[in-house]
Amino acid sequence: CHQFRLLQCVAGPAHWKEVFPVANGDRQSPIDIKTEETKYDPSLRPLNPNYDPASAKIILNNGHSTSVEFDDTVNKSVLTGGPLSGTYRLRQIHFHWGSNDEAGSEHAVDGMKYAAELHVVHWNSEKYSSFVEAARQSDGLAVMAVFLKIGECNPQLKKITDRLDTIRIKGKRALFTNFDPSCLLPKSLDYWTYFGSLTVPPLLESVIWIVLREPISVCSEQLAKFRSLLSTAEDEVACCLLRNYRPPQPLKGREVRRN
Ligand SMILES: COc1ccc(C[C@@]2(O)NC(=S)NC2=O)c(OC)c1
Ligand SMILES: [Zn+2]
Repeated sequence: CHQFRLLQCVAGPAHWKEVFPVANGDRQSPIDIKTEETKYDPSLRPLNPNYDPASAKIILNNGHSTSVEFDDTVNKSVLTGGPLSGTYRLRQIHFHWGSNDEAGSEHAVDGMKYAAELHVVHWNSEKYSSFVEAARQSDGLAVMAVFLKIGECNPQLKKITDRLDTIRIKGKRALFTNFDPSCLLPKSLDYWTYFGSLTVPPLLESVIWIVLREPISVCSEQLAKFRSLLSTAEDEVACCLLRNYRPPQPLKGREVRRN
C-alpha cells in the first residue's frame, strides 16, 4: 500500500491547487470559525428541513467517503429558511473523519476540531434544473454541516454504520431507504452561515454553508467502522479510508453570521 500512499500524498490537499487553481480562491472551505468574530444577523430565519424518508435510495462508498443518495427528481425532501432564499432540494449526505478521534471534522470552532462531520447537501431547484448545473453557481448549493463529538454511541448513526461492512470496497453500493436524515440533527438548529465551497476537487465555490452549533454524539467503535472502509477498488491493493478531511482555509475577509 506504500506506493498508493505516495499517490495519495501527491493527490493530497497541498497539491490540489496545481490542478484546480480555485483551491486558492476567495471563498474556499472549510474554515476555522472564530466565535468572537461571528456577527448576529436578525434577518436570519429558523432552518426548516422537511425530508421524506422515502427519498432515500442507496448507500455508497465512492472511495473518498460514504454517502446516502436521495431521489432528487422532485421537491419531496427540501431545506428552506435559514439564510436561504427559495427551496433547496436534498441530494445526498456524506461524512468526513480522521485517523484518530482527536481530529476528523473539516470546520473548526476556535481552533478546536471535532471527531467527524456530517454534510447534508442540497441544491437550488428553484433557480437551476440539476445538481450539476447548480454546483457551478454561486448560490447553487446549500450544505448543512453537523459536528460529531466523541461520546455515547449514536443509535441513529447505527443505521448507517451497521451497513458499512456491505460497502467496504470503493464503488460498492447497497439499497438504503426509509431513512430521514433529520434523525441525525441535534436538538437545536442554531447555526453559523458563510459563503464557501466544496471541500474536495473540483472545490467549486457554490456552497452556502450552514454549520450547526450543537454537535451530535458518536462513539469510537462507530468511527472505527468508517475507517475500515476501503479507498481502493476490488482489483487494487487494499487501503483503508483513514481520513478524508480538508484542513481549514483562509477566511479572506469573509463574514460568518449567526442566528
Ligand atoms: C461536483 O459535485 C461534488 C463534488 C464533490 C463533492 C464532495 C465534497 O467536496 N463536497 C462537500 S460539501 N464535501 C465534500 O467532500 C460533492 O459533495 C456534494 C459534490
Ligand atoms: Zn463534505
